[in-house]
Amino acid sequence: MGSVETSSLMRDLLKQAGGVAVVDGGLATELERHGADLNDPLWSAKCILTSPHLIRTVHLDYLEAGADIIITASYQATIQGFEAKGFSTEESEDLLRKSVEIAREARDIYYDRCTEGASGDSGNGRILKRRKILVAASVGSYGAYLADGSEYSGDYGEAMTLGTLKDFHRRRVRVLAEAGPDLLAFETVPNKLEAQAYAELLEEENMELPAWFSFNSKDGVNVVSGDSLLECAAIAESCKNVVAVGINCTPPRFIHGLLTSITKVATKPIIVYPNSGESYDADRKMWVQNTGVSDEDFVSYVNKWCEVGASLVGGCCRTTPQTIRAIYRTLPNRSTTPPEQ
Ligand code: MET
Ligand SMILES: [Zn+2]
Repeated sequence: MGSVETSSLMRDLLKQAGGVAVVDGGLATELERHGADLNDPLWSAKCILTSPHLIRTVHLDYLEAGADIIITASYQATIQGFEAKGFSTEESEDLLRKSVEIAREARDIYYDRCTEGASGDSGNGRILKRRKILVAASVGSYGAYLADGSEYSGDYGEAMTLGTLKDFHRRRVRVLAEAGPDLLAFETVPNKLEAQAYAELLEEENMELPAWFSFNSKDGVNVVSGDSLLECAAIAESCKNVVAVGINCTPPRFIHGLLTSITKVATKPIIVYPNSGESYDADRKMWVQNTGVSDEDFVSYVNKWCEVGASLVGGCCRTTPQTIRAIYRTLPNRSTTPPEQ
């Protein structure tokens, strides 16, 4: 697949969606809401081992809420993390592949449901519209693997190098890519060094799979490490694999300003999937309830984000299928777009 085909993946998706495609919502926090205990260094990756059926259910819930893209449970799944739990390299790689398989299975089941059921918006609010659905293989940052909250500080210490980060991600990215996703989602990228590492890795490995780079911010100006968002977005913009660049896991109130700034350097489609705005207590490893915005408030921002250039919109931590359904419904073109056969 060359770069022409790479960009047509996104172009076709956006065209089908009537201009704005819907990304799914929080996966890990939704697994928790269903009772999964993620208090483990593997976090949501633990469910690949213990409850694949639950991951599949959550993917399906998001598809039925209108998501055009589902993101795999591999955010915190790394070969190093699984090995630390006693798995062999081969077993660890199988677990990575499994995250992609689960999402692909969910998509197949969804397509079956579209064929069996009435198409369109069935009475109970389930959206059963046959449409092109993409599986994005999540690649969480090195900080996410550390599971010490450093994906929200972006501080990997002075000793961290580009080479170390590339080596950390190299085999993982290759295994995920070969498991058959439609694209790679480099999510919650906390600093410039890691963005650079991903871009160089994709280039060095001659990877042909499309990817998106999505950064997070806690001040509404820079990425969480304090690095310039413009410099980070420029790295994404110049990487040939990258088909979308944007922001995730960031409070909704910061998004408008961040998007405006990304448009200064990005010509590629812009993706945004904020968290619920609740604050995270890193010491207690818990989200502080009711500190965020309601689904109604979240959704009231969506069309404004699109006006400033977002063309892929979804949710991150603590958003739910309900948030995604509300996003789908608020997009002017969705209810009228004929389903693609
Ligand atoms: C900390 S951001 C987590 C992103 C990941 N895709 C999830 O929803 O679980
Ligand atoms: Zn998140």
